[in-house]
Amino acid sequence: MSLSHQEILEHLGRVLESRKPINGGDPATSYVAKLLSKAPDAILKKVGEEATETVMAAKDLQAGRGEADALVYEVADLWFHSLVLLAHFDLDASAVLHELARREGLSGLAEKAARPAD
Ligand SMILES: N=c1c2ncn([C@@H]3O[C@H](COP(=O)(O)OP(=O)(O)OP(=O)(O)O)[C@@H](O)[C@H]3O)c2ncn1[C@@H]1O[C@H](COP(=O)(O)O)[C@@H](O)[C@H]1O
Repeated sequence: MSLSHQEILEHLGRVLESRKPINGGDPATSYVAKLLSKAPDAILKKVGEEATETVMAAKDLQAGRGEADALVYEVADLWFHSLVLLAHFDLDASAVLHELARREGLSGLAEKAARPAD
């Protein structure tokens, strides 16, 4: 049985929660627990690295040197580490999905034009 996209995010969110030091996550056996034990700096470093690797994969694809799969792989790494960051701050994917839903139909150009002047 395959999981829906929402179920995948919810399941991963529960796993990330279980890896927190307060919930007994063990850095010796869990990559996520290791990151969370050194949060937020270790997580921020990974988010930065994965963002850079995403840019490089996209540029490779644009230049005809890379595969679409490589870009998907890097974006998955970026999303994953962003979810670990959210978990550290007691947030999860649903908060981001709510924000995207709030923006639904609101043009980025219109939103920017409506911002108060500096
Ligand atoms: N989705 C992921 C996931 N995506 C990427 N990664 C890890 O993120 C790391 C990415 O690092 P890089 O690609 O930069 O590789 P690296 O240079 O070897 O990494 P570093 O040594 O620099 O940290 C790798 O260790 C990947 O295995 C993930 N690790 C875990 N998950 C999920 O989190 C769950 C819990 O994981 P554990 O806490 O390890 O049990 C797993 O069951 C998965 O569902």
